[in-house]
Amino acid sequence: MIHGNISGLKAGQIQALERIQRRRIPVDQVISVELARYLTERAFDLRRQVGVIIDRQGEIQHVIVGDDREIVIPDLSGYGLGRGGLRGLRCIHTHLKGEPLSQDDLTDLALLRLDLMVALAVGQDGLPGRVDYAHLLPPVTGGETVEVESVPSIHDLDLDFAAFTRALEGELERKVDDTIDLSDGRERAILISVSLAPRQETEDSLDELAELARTADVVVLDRVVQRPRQLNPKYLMGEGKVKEVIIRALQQRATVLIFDQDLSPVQVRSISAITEIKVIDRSQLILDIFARRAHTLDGKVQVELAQLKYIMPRLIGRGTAMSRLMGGIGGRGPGETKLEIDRRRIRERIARLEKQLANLARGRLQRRQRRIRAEVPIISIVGYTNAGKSTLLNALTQSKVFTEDLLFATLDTSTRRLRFPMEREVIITDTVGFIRKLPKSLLGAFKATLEELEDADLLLHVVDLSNPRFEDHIQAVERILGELELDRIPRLLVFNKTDQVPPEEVAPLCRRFDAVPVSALDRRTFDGLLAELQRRFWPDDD
Ligand SMILES: Nc1nc2c(ncn2[C@@H]2O[C@H](COP(=O)(O)OP(=O)(O)OP(=O)(O)O)[C@@H](O)[C@H]2O)c(=O)[nH]1
Ligand SMILES: [Mg+2]
Repeated sequence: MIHGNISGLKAGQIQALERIQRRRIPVDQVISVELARYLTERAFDLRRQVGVIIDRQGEIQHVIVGDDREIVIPDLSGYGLGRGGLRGLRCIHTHLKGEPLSQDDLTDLALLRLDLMVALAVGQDGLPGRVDYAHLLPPVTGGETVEVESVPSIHDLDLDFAAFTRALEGELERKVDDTIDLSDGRERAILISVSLAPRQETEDSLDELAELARTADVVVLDRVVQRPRQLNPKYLMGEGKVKEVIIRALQQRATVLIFDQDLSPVQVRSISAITEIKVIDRSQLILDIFARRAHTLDGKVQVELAQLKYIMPRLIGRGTAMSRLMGGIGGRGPGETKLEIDRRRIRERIARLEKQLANLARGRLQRRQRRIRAEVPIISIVGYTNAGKSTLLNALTQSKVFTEDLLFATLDTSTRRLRFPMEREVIITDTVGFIRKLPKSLLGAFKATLEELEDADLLLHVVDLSNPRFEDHIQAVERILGELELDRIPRLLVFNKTDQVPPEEVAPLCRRFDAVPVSALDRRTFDGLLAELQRRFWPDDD
């Protein structure tokens, strides 16, 4: 097939182009003198650039016709990248005015990870003139990423191509092996923040994104912070910058770009059109973590619903772009379910899940009514993710709720009884962790689970006091409670992980915030908390 601009060409001219596809280049040559000459003659005849994409076996994979200034290379993502991160394809094209390799040529070389980018100057007579060529270099910090060379004529191009690609590939692979382990099956990410917010805020948010990535079992290779004067509706950052970031990501052999800002469906699609590296945003990462951690049927249904609703508008159509959005991280369904990838099927699945969710909600309602009828006070533990909510619930009730030093260990509320002296008891429930920018779509999906909070007589707001950003966390939780209209319920602030805080700082902080200190790891620290609960619920008991 011939790609590009063939409008206005005569049948004979098209046939002449089609004949290019039957040519074959010896594996040790960049291009044969005959083919070079054939290409420049065609370009001279058409007054348009003509190009070919050749594989390592010397077969012509694509013939491309451009205008007098450029050709547009077709999608090559189907070819995949070899061990050294090269595509195994080279691009050879004509430059009508003998101009040197353009910036776009060099960007294409790096973005597409070609073996070589070659420009053949078209002489006055249509014969090939000077040859400019460029190849990638192993990444060095701050250095050039491509090397450009030039020979006066095609006859001077005595590069042993097979040996050249072997050497280059070996060098690229060695360079990467020093720093990352390619046999490690985990995803490798570049974290990207494009923000107009103050620097510290951006950095904090990126720290949290890195933490989320770790929780999702992703290796973070690098971070990129962009502070543009204005946000680009198509790429979030500028087009040149996004290409630069992708080129660097390719060099570092990243498999996923994770944006700290939520990307619009348009942005996901435009960036995905430049590279086959997967593009996801913070919400998708959180959804991914939720998907791995949902344990109950209720939780699984809600997460899958939220994922499908999030991904649906970002789907491009059938084919590669879709599998790029759906594969691996960001496209992991809860439990064993692989997310379905057909729009119509997604819609059907959403309808089915919503129905299922409604049924589950009825069961939940009955449980709640039974609990309320029992007239036992209900305490709900809320707090930022990783604050130690589940650990505290376990320690208070000596039960075993899944805890882990990862974000979002708990996705489902779990309920336990806590006995006090004098035959008193309360029901105490654990909830999903809150987070600063909890995606809107998720808040909705999790409302059902958080509905139980409405029945609580007291919210235990657990805070990780050892986290330097604990005040932000308190605020974030308060804000979400406000959004859920739960701020009318009495609250008790519990400062946890006090074992990690200098002892002399704990008491002043507790006074300032009117909080009770605990270390969920140490039951001996619970006296103050238990006394406060007793005082609130049964002030008349001794
Ligand atoms: N040093 C210390 N670590 C604690 C304390 N309480 C909890 N942790 C640790 O903090 C981590 C998170 O605890 P979890 O109980 O899973 O936190 P969570 O708030 O339930 O987290 P999510 O359910 O993910 O929102 C675990 O590694 C706990 O062992 C504490 O008092 N001191
Ligand atoms: Mg938990």
